[in-house]
Amino acid sequence: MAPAQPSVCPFCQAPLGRSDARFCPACGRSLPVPAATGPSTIITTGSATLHISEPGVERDVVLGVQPLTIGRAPDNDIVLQSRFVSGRHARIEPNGQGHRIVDVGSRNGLLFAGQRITMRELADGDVLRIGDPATGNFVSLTYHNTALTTTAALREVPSRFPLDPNDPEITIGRIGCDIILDNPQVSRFHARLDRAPGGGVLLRDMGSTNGTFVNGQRVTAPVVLKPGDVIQIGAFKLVYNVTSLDRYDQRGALRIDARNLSRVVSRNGVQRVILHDVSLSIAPREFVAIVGGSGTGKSTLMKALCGYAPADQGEVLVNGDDFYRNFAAYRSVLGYVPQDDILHRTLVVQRALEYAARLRLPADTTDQEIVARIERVLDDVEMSAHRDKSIEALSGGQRKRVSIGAELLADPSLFFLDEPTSGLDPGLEKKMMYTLRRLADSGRTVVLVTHATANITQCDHVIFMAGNGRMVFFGPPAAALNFFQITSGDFADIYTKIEGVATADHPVVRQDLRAEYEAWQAAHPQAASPPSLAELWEMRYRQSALYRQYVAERLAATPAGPHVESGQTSQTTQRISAWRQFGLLTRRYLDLMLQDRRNLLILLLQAPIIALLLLLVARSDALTGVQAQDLIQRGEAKKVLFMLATVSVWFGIINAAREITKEQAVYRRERLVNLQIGPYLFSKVTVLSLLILVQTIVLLGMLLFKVALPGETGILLPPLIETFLTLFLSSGAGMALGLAISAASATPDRAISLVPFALIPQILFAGLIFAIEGLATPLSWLTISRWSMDALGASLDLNRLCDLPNTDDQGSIPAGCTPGFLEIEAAFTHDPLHLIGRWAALLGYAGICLLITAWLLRRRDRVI
Ligand SMILES: Nc1ncnc2c1ncn2[C@@H]1O[C@H](COP(=O)(O)OP(=O)(O)OP(=O)(O)O)[C@@H](O)[C@H]1O
Repeated sequence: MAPAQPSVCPFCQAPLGRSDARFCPACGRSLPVPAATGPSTIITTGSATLHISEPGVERDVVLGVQPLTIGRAPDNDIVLQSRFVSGRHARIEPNGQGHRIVDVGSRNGLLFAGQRITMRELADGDVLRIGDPATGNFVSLTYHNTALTTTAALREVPSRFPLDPNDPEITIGRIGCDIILDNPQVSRFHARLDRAPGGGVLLRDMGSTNGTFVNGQRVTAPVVLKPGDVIQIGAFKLVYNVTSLDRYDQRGALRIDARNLSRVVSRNGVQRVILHDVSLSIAPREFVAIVGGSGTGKSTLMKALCGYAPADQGEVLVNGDDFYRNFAAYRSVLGYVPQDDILHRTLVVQRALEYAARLRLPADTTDQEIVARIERVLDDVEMSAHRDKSIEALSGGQRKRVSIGAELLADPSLFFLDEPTSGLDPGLEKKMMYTLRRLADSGRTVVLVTHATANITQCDHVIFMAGNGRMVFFGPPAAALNFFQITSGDFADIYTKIEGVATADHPVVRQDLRAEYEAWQAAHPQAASPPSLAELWEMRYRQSALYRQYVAERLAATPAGPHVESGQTSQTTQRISAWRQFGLLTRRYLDLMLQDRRNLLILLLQAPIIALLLLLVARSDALTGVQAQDLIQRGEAKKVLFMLATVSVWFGIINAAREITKEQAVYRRERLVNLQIGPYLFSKVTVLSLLILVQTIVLLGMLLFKVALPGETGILLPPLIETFLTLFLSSGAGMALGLAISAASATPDRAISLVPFALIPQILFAGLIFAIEGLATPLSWLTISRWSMDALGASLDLNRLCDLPNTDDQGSIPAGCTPGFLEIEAAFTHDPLHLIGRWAALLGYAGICLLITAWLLRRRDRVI
């Protein structure tokens, strides 16, 4: 007789309601097909064991037909030593050919797939954990029963959607569609299947955020499906079989196979191998640490595995699909936490996650869905209590958790982290590893780079890197101690054994690697230099049973499920409305600026303070000459205009010079997701323009308290408006120059150091301090202040000041003045074309600087 469908979902434990349910109503996953109807559950008799892994102790308990109690009290059948296990914690009881585990009212509960459960029908390979959230310690209970299939195999059973030829259309999406793909990366109405006019089925993408892919290619126009075509939407694959569409849910089921990965870089014409022929295989839901000394290629390997810096040679397969060629299709299931924080520190946690969610999730995600998603990820990273704190008020470990939370918003199935534990104290480091362990258990393949080895026992596998990107070990952490013959039990001792040059009398060669050393000598009789220890360990590992078991045999096994045979590299970036991004980024930037009150205050105080100082020294008739007493009248006017022009340029440059470089970690991460350069740059331009608008109004407004403008000199508009426009455009050009400086600088400090190089030419070539002649003339075209001075002088008609009396009250020429001083200057020609030309030059200057900034930002894409 076929066994009945379990009453709860084996994935999320939600009640199923119907005994014949094919999908879980809560998580939407397809349920295992009962034995009598599906080929995947084969019931035979076999022995069942529970592998118990407590800190420092590993053991197996044979499970028979008697129920067994688990707990800390000594009268339990299975006694666990850890303090966080309750006296009476759980019971494991036989159930047909298998077993079920029941929580009997424990304090810390039983975790399965990262979620607390009260009861579970066990499947072969199930891992349950009893954890202590306070310390990050946990006990693992792994159930093995050869009589049952694995949960992974069960998940390979697709759910089949019949395609009725009379059905005009079938909708696919997150909510309310015929085929529901319940995942945050899927748009509400993502894609549609129609009957093609000449027969067959037509697939259209409905403007989704993360895209629809057929055989690895993004759908940009309707595609007529061929039998066997694989449609990819987020972590789901739908295989078209003419009469049906088979849905494969790959969440929690993504496997990574890497074959012969190598990377060579060249610097100053010298080539250097930084990743050396690395092969490995990571199963779904595994938690893998890449460890090793500094510069041994840990980050290089991780970036090769996650596709952000692909290897030059070799291939990475995700569930059998060529990852590099199908990168665009898999991008949405990828989470990547770099070393630096990827959220702005001045925002509060909730707000920062809201912006991250709006940038990453489909545009049609509702506010309620975003709130629920944030709630969920804060819970996952245990940061719910800190949601209202500013990120800068959090500890290093808490900040890292929030960064992880931001990545979890899109529910990635592949999760990569670069040194998430760096800078954390040992207690926090352990808790972080526990959090990552839970994330892996809850359906993610997690790979992290770490220097810390104290807690790598929490991982399923550890990769040791040594030398120039050589993988010297891949396997369970406990086996590493044995492989490297470490008796102290301290993983850190492995480091000292794998780094250095291997000479015949090296203690490690003498004790551990004699055979490999001799084999190497025999293979390289002419070698001028000895091998590295890393090379010898690599040789030893490749010949070991561990390599066969954890690399060769795994790589030989074909991953289940449909494969995408993509012939072309698909690098299409995600299509997301540029306007929407611009709106979001502008709002966020404005928010950031308003939150950083101290900096905003300094920026806003610049204008009034400089204006006040100017008022102290400027003559009230400097621009009008009404009360002119001497021939240096125009000199006075030029001084005021020079100050206005250079101060405006200064405002623009200084406001912008740090704005890109200070958030480059956030920018880089968002760029890898879907950030577009245009909206990003224009969000900066928009908000900074508001700032310079205020500064220009304050500067000019305060100046007018004392210095009068001539009444009727304007060329096209009143002189006040023309002067304002010129100053605003000058500040705008300065801002664009500042953004270019920011994009070119590696750090905010370097950007500030570059500012004088931009400012001093503005002073030298403005035409006030020095006469602009010879080579200085073309150089002056490269400065903003020169165009600004010209425009101001033209608007205010400085040449008009020549008409003022050339003599003083007594009719004599004042000392130090020559009549030649008052010659007409072509730069101040009072003519509409002249003024418009200068404004166009300022606009053009800003445009060119912004193009350079965009180019510099694009160049940053290559460096990750
Ligand atoms: N794009 C690149 N161009 C040139 N050299 C590079 C590049 N990327 C990495 N390297 C070099 O390759 C080596 C390995 O770098 P990688 O960042 O992978 O090391 P790591 O083990 O992660 O080091 P750490 O622990 O110090 O972060 C280093 O010597 C590094 O300088």
